[in-house]
Amino acid sequence: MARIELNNLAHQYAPGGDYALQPMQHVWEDGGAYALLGPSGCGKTTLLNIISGLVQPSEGRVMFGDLDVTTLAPEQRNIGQVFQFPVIYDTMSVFDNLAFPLRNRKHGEDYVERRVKHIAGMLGLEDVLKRRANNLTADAKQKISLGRGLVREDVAAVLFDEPLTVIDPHLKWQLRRKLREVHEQLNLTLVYVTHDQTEALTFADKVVVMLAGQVLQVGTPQALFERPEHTFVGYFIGSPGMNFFDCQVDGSHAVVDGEHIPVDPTMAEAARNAGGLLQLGIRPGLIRPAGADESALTVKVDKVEDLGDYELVTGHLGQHQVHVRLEESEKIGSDGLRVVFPTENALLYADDKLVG
Ligand SMILES: Nc1ncnc2c1ncn2[C@@H]1O[C@H](COP(=O)(O)OP(=O)(O)OP(=O)(O)O)[C@@H](O)[C@H]1O
Repeated sequence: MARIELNNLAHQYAPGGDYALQPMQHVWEDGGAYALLGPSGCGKTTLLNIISGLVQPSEGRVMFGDLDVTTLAPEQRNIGQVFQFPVIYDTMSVFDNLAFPLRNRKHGEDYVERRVKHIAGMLGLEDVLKRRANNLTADAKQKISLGRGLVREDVAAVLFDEPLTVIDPHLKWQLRRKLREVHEQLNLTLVYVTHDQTEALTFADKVVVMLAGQVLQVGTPQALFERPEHTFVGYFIGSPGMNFFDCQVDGSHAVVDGEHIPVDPTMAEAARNAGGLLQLGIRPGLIRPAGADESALTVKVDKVEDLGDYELVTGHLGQHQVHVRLEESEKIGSDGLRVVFPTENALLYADDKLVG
């Protein structure tokens, strides 16, 4: 295993063309479980293929520990890789498929047997080890692919490119949990590419959020939720995403459509200094109903959806659409819903970047 460092990395597929990856500096710590999350076309696969050696970056270096691997071929890099669709040998047994990467590295048969059984046990493949792979379901075949990616102990990292795409929805959840357990047991560096926030947030210790070839934020699921450093992170993570309101800042208040909303004074000062397009951001679940005697904002309610544990209110605050998560909808009065934006939950953004 190794710490993987991307030094001033950038990539253009054609010289002079658009950057598929904007210049970046990034470290994948040894033994970390990372998710690479972003919408289609943001550069996730390009970044993964640069780490594995399938693509050579047009700029910058890739370091595995102290070793510069930028120009090394994939087979010289010690990487396990699992793709969207199963990559297995149909005519071989499940055992031989799992053993293949180990026999390739000339490991003795005692070790191969022990290791294959260990991995098969973790993935629930022990009962089919003797079966030919071609007779198995798509789910089982993808489990074999996962096993082949995880079977070697000496890899620098294992890279997963949307590995659960072909998996039946009810099994997806189970396999995500399984991969987390595998990570805890094997202590490998794992990088998991997905455009699905639930997959990213349940799998990873740290999530790397990308947009248009740029890394916008690297953080724990909690940090991405509580302090999105970019409006896109706030909008992309959470269901629904964060509310954003164009605003001005007056003293220690954000002014939204003439309403004065108290914000953290240090943040207000930073926003005034930053200038540009200012926005106030707050999560739907962090807005709270106002007490009877409290000064409040009034949300005009358009729709209330019962989502089991909570109710989701969609409404308007002045010109702006707003979502509020409510425990009890009886708080909605005839004029609308009276709410407070707690100061500690109201964040300010200047030109899409968190200030302060
Ligand atoms: N071989 C290629 N040649 C030219 N451009 C490419 C090539 N592969 C990807 N691109 C472009 O690079 C950008 C990033 O693509 P990439 O596949 O890395 O994104 P992604 O986030 O993995 O998307 P998806 O989730 O759809 O797989 C896109 O604009 C894409 O069109």
